[in-house]
Amino acid sequence: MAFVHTFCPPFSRGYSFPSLSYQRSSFIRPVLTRRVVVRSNTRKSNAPRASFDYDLAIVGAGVGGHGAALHAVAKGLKVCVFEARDIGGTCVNRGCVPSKALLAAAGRIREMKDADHLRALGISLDGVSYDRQGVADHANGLASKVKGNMANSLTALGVTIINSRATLLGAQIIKGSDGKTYTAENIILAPGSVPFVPRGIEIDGKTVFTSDDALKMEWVPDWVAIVGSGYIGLEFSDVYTALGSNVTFVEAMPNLMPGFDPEIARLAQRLLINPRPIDYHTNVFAAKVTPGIPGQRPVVIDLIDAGTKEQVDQLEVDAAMIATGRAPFTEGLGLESVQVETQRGFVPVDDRMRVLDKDGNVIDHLYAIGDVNGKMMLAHAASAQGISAVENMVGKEHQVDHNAVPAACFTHPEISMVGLTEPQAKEKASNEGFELGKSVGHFRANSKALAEGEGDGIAKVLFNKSNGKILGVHIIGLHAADLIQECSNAVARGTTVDELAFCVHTHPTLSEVVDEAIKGAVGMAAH
Ligand SMILES: Cc1cc2nc3c(=O)[nH]c(=O)nc-3n(C[C@H](O)[C@H](O)[C@H](O)COP(=O)(O)OP(=O)(O)OC[C@H]3O[C@@H](n4cnc5c(N)ncnc54)[C@H](O)[C@@H]3O)c2cc1C
Ligand SMILES: NC(=O)c1ccc[n+]([C@@H]2O[C@H](COP(=O)([O-])OP(=O)(O)OC[C@H]3O[C@@H](n4cnc5c(N)ncnc54)[C@H](O)[C@@H]3O)[C@@H](O)[C@H]2O)c1
Repeated sequence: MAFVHTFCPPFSRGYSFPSLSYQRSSFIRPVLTRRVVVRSNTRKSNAPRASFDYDLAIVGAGVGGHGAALHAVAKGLKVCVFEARDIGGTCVNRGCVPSKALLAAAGRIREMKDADHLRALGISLDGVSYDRQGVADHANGLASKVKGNMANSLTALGVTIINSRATLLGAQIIKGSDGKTYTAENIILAPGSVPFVPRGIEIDGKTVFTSDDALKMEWVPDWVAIVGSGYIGLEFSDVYTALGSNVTFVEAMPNLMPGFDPEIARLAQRLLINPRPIDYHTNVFAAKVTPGIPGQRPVVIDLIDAGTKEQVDQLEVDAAMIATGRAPFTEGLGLESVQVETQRGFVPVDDRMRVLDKDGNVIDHLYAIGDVNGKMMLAHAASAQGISAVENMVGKEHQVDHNAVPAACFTHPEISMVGLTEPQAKEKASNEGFELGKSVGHFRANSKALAEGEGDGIAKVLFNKSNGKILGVHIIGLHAADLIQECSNAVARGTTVDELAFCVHTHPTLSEVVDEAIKGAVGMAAH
């Protein structure tokens, strides 16, 4: 198997990065040439204004830093962004964007290989093949295109991009790896995260790899072990099995997909694991993983029991993908210069994204957003936190309601969620003394889903029976990632199930699955 990777991304215009749709409106704003003076909420009103190079310096041009930069420009700030590697950060270059491109190709291959499904629609195909390099080029080309568009959007708005690694010298001063010193009235740290690789696992980037290398899709192993059945593991199992691999999951917790609502995880097991060439070992750690040589020597994985820590098995596979979470990236950031001590590696912040020092005090003018603060490792959360930090620094107190931030896993079918899981909602109901309501809508009863031949899945709404407020929604089924948005908005606004039930849904659409669940809840709400 050759590890050759030809990279020739097309570059074209068009900007379709979903979590940044808010900022798109900024493109039509005139570029600011004037430096607008704003009052920081931490500045004493009669204190003389010091002179800074920038109103705001942002460390890291990932989705978080980019979102903050565009919002700061809209607020009239003079902004610079330090980026040591690629504009767009993890999401665009090594995360959401290329993985969704792979999933898009994988989804089509899976559907076209499913003869029964096609026959039900009156279609037959002679056979399906794919070109691995073509699929890889689609993912890498898209990443490159979105990266270019993001850089253009920054420069078009007058944001200075400094291609340099930034180190804090204080809360308002940065040293770049270019040897220069920069001052800014406020600084946002948005340095993101990197794959977390447990001790004992040796990464060679070819037979034992993380998502960073898997996304390049340089080969499709016949048998790949995926260590970790969280978001990354699950999405890649969808890609690999569609492309023809056999998958073995290795999961430390007693069940697969432990981060999901348990009922949804059980359904996901029925839809995404059992019918596919996937087996699994749960309650075990991959304690030691030794790389192999394709065609000559297998990758060897020692499994130890999560409880006893005794070795229980040894696997020999063609490849191992390590998807065991991500670690905040704070190397060389200079946190010691502002007396910040990380907590489990994360930069501590308050609800307004202000960095806290080792004694828990707010450090004026210094903010941290995105994966590095560990509040929610999602692209749209990073961007929302960046916008929130800017609001706070211009004197408008703001907090992100993380409970209303939706999440989705882009498997086929998709899984999405917002708010509490059922066990969490039960605990809240018992602590606060209210009765929990639960109502379910079914894809099998939805005309659009049936027309598509995709009747698997449910939408589950958890709500407070005494006031009708929604506590959590969990969906598994076709286009679940899009369907969750209505529920997220409802959680954010405190909309009750009765109010939502009066919202009219287009027929026939998948959104009626959520409507069915909401209407079912109305009869149960006692108010
Ligand atoms: C395979 C995969 C798939 C994913 N899919 C999704 C998805 O579908 N949806 C979703 O919401 N999330 C997804 N995520 C998570 C998402 O990518 C992250 O939550 C998001 O990228 C975090 O953004 P950020 O701005 O905090 O950090 P990052 O995107 O990591 O950006 C940080 C940037 O800072 C730069 N930097 C770091 N230190 C310095 C320094 N000292 N000086 C200068 N620059 C510095 C880095 O080079 C980097 O470019 C996925 C992640 C992975 C790995
Ligand atoms: N669609 C999306 O929004 C999306 C997609 C991919 C990644 N992400 C983000 O990226 C982050 C990282 O994703 P991830 O899937 O790596 O992490 P995760 O935290 O979702 O899952 C990691 C899994 O690995 C298991 N694990 C940890 N150490 C292990 C070991 N030694 N042996 C066996 N199992 C072990 C954990 O029990 C857990 O189930 C997530 O926080 C997620 O928010 C989001």
